Amino acid sequence: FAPMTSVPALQRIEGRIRPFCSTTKILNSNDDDDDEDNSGMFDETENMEGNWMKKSTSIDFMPSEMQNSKDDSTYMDVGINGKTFGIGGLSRRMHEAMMVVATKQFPSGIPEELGDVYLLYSMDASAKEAVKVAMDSNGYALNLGDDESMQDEGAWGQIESVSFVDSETGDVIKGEDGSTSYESFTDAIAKGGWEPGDGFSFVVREIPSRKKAMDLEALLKALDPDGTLWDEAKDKGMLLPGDDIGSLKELATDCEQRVNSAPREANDEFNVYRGGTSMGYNVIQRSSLLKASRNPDGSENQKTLLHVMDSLANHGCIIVDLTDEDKSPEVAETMSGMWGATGSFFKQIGEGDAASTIPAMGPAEGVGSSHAMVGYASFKDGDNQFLETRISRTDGSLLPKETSSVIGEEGVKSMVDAFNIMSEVGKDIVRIATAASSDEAGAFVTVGSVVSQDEDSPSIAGLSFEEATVSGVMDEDTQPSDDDIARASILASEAATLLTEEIMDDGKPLSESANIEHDEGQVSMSPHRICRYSNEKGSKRKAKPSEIFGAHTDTTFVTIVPAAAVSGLEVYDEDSLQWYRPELNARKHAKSVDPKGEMDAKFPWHSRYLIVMPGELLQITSRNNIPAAVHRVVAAPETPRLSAPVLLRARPGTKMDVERYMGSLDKADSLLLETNDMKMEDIHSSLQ
Ligand SMILES: O=C(O)CCC(=O)C(=O)O
Ligand SMILES: [Fe+2]
Repeated sequence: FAPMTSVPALQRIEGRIRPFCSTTKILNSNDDDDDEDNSGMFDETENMEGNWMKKSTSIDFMPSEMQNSKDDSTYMDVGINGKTFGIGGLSRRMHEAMMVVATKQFPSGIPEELGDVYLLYSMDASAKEAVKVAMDSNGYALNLGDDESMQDEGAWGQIESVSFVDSETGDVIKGEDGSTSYESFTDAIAKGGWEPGDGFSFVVREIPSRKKAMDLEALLKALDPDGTLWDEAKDKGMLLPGDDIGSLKELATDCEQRVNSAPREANDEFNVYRGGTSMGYNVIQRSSLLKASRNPDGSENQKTLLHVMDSLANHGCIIVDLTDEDKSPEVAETMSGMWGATGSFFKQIGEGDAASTIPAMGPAEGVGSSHAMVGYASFKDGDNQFLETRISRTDGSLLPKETSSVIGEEGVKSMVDAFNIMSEVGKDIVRIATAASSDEAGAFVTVGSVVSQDEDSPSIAGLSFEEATVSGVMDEDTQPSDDDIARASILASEAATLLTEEIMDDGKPLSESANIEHDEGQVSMSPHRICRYSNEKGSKRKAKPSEIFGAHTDTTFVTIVPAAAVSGLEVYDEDSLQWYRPELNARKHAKSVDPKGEMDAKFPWHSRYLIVMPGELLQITSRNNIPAAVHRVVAAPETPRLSAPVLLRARPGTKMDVERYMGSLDKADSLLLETNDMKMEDIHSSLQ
């Protein structure tokens, strides 16, 4: 997936630029309306004082090979002010250079009739240079193609409105014939008496142009030529384009910057971004995430891997259909039971019966860690209500134990079952994403790892790998074979599986067979949180949807949010740089698979879907391929939303062991190296 991973990196860099230079439209040139996108440092209106640039309106000579082109070719009109561009000085230097060459060519004197031609060349060439610079700083380039004649003077655009200016003041000066404006460079020379060194302004139309691939560093340089903004940003400890996220501290900064640069305003569900057409916005089937769906050799399935990576790296989440398009509805029935329990809980809270039964949010009994909280809490005058639950590792029961007196034993069972369903999905996704990233980094590649058993093998037949190395048949520089690479993919998946089993906390005791240090305590670090979000208090907010749980990233491997009946979870789409509501895509998918709502009798449509968002720990194990999702909850007045996220965190007392879970230290980035051998709870704490 190499091309894909370079995209989010670029997008994320753009996100990081925003906080300190948000004034220019040019940085938003990802906006879909391309026609509007020719502004930037230049004005769009034509006048002779400023510089301007816009798309040409009347093109009737477009070469046929360009007419159907799907690239970014276009035609531009540009106005250049001779004062800002120092055109006078440039034309003098150009003329002098031409004279040096001409003198060599005509030792006995330059023919008189060529004099004006050299003048025209130097005027035209300096104008062309100025236009190149102007276009370049607006993200465009001259598009003269391979046709040499297009390079000729006068052929790269239609010159008009040439006037002489004082290079110091920019004031228009009359030519020798008293005119203030000429139709062409030829006229300016012949009638106006232009000479090299004289400043001039001009308009040139219909310049063949093409949009350059965005080079953010070049843009930044254009916007911040002396580097003041850059230095200021550095002083503030900001991450800048080109900076690696090389430490836990920088990871925290990266997340904070991305959180801060996402807009605070909210749209209703009709106006919010609906996602694009790329694979990563599609719902994935539960079964394709299972280890059983890997390739026969045990490497990850390429199609699943691309889907997972596109979703997580570029769009902030992946939407999972638990039923495989209704082929296995039982799981959705369990989820439906959990939704029933959640509804029942908040109904009783609302009626005032339950609040006194359930302990207030506090550290779970018998656990030292202040991270392991359980209990009920209410914020914002009750607009935000939470019950934090956790699984007891000793007996698999749900904490706080008083929950059963509100939702009953059945209700509790459905919550525990739902937790298990969700955490298994979360583990599969972490396996795939981590394996894909290790594999891409080549972290398990060992040259010569697979020695052919084939008697006929010509190169190293009869030698073991060690013998081959010792005898110099192979050396370090040898390229890995296809077999070496295939083996690495299998190992990457195996190691990532181990990671999900050992250092992710699924609420169960660590397997006996895991031969690692651990001190996991009696309570799961991964909470199952049931929530009610409303927008009823605070009369000012009433008119429209607004943030009720502000933008943040989670210190988790993944956060799993079961799609709710009422939409409201928003993830910040790193690709389009807009808020995006995955619950709407889940709803659309449900409509397409079950248009008549025939399954509704068994379970509500939304209990089929999970939304899985990457957290900060996955950003680490994916080697920064996957940024932790910036997300928030938006609530509309009068439509409370119930929610039941699971936050999958790390098992206490276990250690990050890069070689065990992610392969060679030689291939590890500096963030991975920093975390290597750290206790998972220390990594967690340092990200708070
Ligand atoms: O409830 C939700 O939809 C999301 C909650 C969330 O982001 C969190 O609890 O960290
Ligand atoms: Fe969250």
